Amino acid sequence: MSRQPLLPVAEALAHVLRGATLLGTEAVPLTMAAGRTLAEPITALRTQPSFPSSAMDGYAVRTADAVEGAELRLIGESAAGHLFSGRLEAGQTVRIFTGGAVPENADAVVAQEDTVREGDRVSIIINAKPNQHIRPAGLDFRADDVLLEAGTLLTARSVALVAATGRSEIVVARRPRVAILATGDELVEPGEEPRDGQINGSNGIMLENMVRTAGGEPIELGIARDTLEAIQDAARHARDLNADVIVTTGGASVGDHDLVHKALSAEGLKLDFWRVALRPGRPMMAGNMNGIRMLGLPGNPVSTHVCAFLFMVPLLRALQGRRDVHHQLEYAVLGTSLGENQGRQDYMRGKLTLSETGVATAMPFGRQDSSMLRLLAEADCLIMRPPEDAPRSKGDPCRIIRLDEHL
Ligand SMILES: Nc1nc2c(c(=O)[nH]1)N[C@H]1C(S)=C(S)[C@@H](COP(=O)(O)OP(=O)(O)OC[C@H]3O[C@@H](n4cnc5c(N)ncnc54)[C@H](O)[C@@H]3O)O[C@H]1N2
Ligand code: MOO
Repeated sequence: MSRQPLLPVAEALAHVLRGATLLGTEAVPLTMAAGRTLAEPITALRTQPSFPSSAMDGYAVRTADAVEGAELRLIGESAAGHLFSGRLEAGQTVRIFTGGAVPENADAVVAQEDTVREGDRVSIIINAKPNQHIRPAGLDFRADDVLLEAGTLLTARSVALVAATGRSEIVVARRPRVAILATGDELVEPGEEPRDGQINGSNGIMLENMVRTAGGEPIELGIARDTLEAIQDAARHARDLNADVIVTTGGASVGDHDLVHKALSAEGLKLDFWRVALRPGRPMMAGNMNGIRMLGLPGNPVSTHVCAFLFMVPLLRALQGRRDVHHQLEYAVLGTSLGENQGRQDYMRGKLTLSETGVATAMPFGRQDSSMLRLLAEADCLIMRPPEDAPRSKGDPCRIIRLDEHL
């Protein structure tokens, strides 16, 4: 490999994200919306609750009447979905259930545990306080409130909020179409029997799952052999299938069989960068192939994951108009001492533990070989060390990125 200076990670990411904005929108039913990105703000169409309602099963009262020892006369019932149409006069009470509208003139609800009932007589055991157990109109939201902003990642919780506004559909970002190509003569599909020198490919599967988790639509291009024709065929296939992004894995380095750059250049690839000051993942490349964004990831499985996590996931978020495109860096303390870092930004795989006082300790795994999928699967964080970082002691602060439970 030539000794050219490597591109800093932040600059490489800026290249990858340049011009990456919302690709398009589509309406989806609410039942399918979690994990998608909201494409337009959600404004409350009405006030919720639209009427003061009870938070308890009990009795609606006027606080002036509902003092300890008082006996009130029951004049009706208000249940969720069934209004009591009258109004409360002195000495009266209305049976009320959770969610029922508070009748006119009532200003408190007494929980039924704090009463004794005999026929239509209700005795109060404890003084009622004004407004107790009453949810005022607009407690949750008011008409015209902006409840969710465009670019929000939808969760089951936020979709429920949308449902509460009265909508049955929601406009979300269209899924970026991501063609995934594994390259290598040594690869056979999962489930196939590897012969001498062969292995079961795993990067393609990993990338497909990562694409889906990040809101994209994976397009499986399968495995290309280490020939220019095979890789070029796959690139043409990606174009025919209207891919927005093509992600390759393997063939990114300097070996005689590392052909991705050459093959895709013949299909119009213009490279933005090749080789990043990153460990693992130095041979990473990115560019544009006639309008299709291209990420060329190294083949070592951990390098593939770290590069996809650091570059592909933010890119897919940006292409869905997400407000939060970047991974969040958090602080933890180191669980072990570490020697000086070399010239690349390091992303060490490790485990987080929480002390009894809530301090997060990050323990890097003892081996950081970029072929080790087992440790990658076990990791729950990446411990980030900038280039040339000084030696660190156990207990020193460090920066980490949590690995999302689905990534
Ligand atoms: N002389 C140099 N050699 C290497 C350098 C270098 O700078 N100079 N860089 C090393 C680094 S760092 C990495 S990472 C690898 C990346 O190389 P490639 O992208 O060309 O990857 P391959 O050679 O195709 O494969 C590497 C390794 O990964 C396995 N692999 C590939 N694809 C898959 C897949 N789909 N599923 C599972 N495993 C896969 C492959 O069998 C190899 O073992 O280059 C270093 N070499
Ligand atoms: O940096 Mo390579 O990506 O060591 O595995």
